[in-house]
Amino acid sequence: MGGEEVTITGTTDGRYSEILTPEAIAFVVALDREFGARRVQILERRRRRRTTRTSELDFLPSTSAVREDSSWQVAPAAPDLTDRRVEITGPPERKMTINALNSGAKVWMADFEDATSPTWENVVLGQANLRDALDGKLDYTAPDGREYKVGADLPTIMVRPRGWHLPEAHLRVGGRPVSASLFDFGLYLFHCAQRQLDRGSGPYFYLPKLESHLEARLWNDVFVFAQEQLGIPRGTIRATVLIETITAAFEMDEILYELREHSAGLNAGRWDYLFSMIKNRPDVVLPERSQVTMTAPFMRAYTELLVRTCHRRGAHAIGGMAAVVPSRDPVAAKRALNQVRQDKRREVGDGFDGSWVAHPGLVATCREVFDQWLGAEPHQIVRKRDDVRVTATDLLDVKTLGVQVTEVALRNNSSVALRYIAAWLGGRGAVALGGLMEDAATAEICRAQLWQWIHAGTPTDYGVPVSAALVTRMLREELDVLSETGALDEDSARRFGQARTLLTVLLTERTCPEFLTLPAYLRHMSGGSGTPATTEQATVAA
Ligand SMILES: CC(=O)SCCNC(=O)CCNC(=O)[C@H](O)C(C)(C)COP(=O)(O)OP(=O)(O)OC[C@H]1O[C@@H](n2cnc3c(N)ncnc32)[C@H](O)[C@@H]1OP(=O)(O)O
Ligand SMILES: O=CC(=O)O
Ligand SMILES: [Mg+2]
Repeated sequence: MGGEEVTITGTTDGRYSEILTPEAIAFVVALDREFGARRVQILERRRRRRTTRTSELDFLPSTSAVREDSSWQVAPAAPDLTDRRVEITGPPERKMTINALNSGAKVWMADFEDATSPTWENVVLGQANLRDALDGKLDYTAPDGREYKVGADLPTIMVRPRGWHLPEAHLRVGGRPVSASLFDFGLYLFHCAQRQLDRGSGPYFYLPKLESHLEARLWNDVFVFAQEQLGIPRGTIRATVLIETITAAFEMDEILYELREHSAGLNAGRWDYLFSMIKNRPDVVLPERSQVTMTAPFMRAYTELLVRTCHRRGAHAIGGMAAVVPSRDPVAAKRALNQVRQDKRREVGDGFDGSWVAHPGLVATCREVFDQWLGAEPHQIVRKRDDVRVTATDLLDVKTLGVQVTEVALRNNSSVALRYIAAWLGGRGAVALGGLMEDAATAEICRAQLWQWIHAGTPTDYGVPVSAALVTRMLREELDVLSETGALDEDSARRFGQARTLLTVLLTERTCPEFLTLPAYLRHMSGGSGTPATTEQATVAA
């Protein structure tokens, strides 16, 4: 086992060599050797669990003792994770890293997940940017000559590695790709843990797309092992888990418990949560995404439970992303700011201790709202929200929403899914489309809704049910418009073609495919690890 050949199939020269040192690679490989098999078991367990009817989900009887025991708490927050009222997120692309660090937010989450297209360049040079930032060496000159430099006060940095489902195909052990989660986590920890400690901070993480407390246990074991290997005191690593799958919503206490010595609370990852609800509820058809707001009963139940659970355990509850981005048009910009203000007011009123923004232009609005409510207090964990009572039925109460699929909604979902996948294939993991921030989570919603409407034959407002043929026609029309207006050069035309093919496969499978990013990665980014015919095969290949 230990002697299996380690191969790197991506570029290793120049800046890449600063990150892909023999010692750093050995560390990632050690993590993968220690935990790779457990990751595979986790993925297998996810597959088995998908056969359970989601409408019958409940809190786990086997862990009731953890939920009922009111005596345990998570570790006290690290000093620079105590006040988290505004957190900005974004990919660790060089210019955006500088802009995020200068944004005035308390925390920057450097995102290798929803906001990053995992090209080899993005995942390795993203690590180089993080390291440069800590070394005070991060600067950038834009093609138009604008100069970028990081200011004096850095926000606290948290890093979101990719989820357990994704492989990193450019690093292989015995021919098998390593876990992308361990790759991103391992490289950051190896290069930046000591640098962060030296500046009085620490290695902090956001953990995405967990589906159960056993996945949190795996992360905790990874942390313990990694700290030992690097000679860092146990408990130095801190991690906020995103509650963004329906199964994890039933295990919030258990997730905090597993990670309690490393926990930095929970975050309401609302977009993936909605995606999870759509993909796991073939029995219920949801209306277009703009109508499923945070005040929908099942979304409200989930955020209320999240705040209550966190505060009961002494942990921070962090709010989600209002996906609007400010526009250059003053009227639209004002509307976007108002939407964000309303959203953040609801969150702070409900007890959240901080929240996310996707754009530097939204930092001030979020801060104002939290400043008004919190004043000089760094958080509101003292508000225990004992008034909240959330049952399994509340979490699953999706049926109260009426269904109305308009042609506009159908075209919008088709367009966003197509354009997002094409951008992702071109190396951009987040884009602004029609005034909204679109990333992997929001694009997953669009394509999962299309799948759901096709498979349910949902009626439209113009008389015909949604069908694969109808969506295929819309995708073709969308492409025709792009070509006729001269919007596509040769490269982007190729990517749009690939995006359309992939989307068509995703929409016509019998069960709703788990992720779009996995087959997209294996088909187009993994550098020759094969082209799975179906997304189910892609999941197995990972
Ligand atoms: C569901 C979830 O998981 S949410 C979390 C994951 N998603 C994200 O993090 C998305 C983050 N946001 C973004 O990537 C961007 O805001 C986008 C792609 C949506 C829009 O970016 P742009 O098209 O560049 O927007 P815009 O032109 O308004 O940007 C203005 C400036 O702000 C910068 N900027 C915009 N968003 C960010 C950000 N999140 N972090 C740092 N800088 C940013 C741009 O780089 C640009 O800089 P410049 O003026 O120096 O050139
Ligand atoms: O990661 C955040 C989400 O909303 O999804
Ligand atoms: Mg997410």
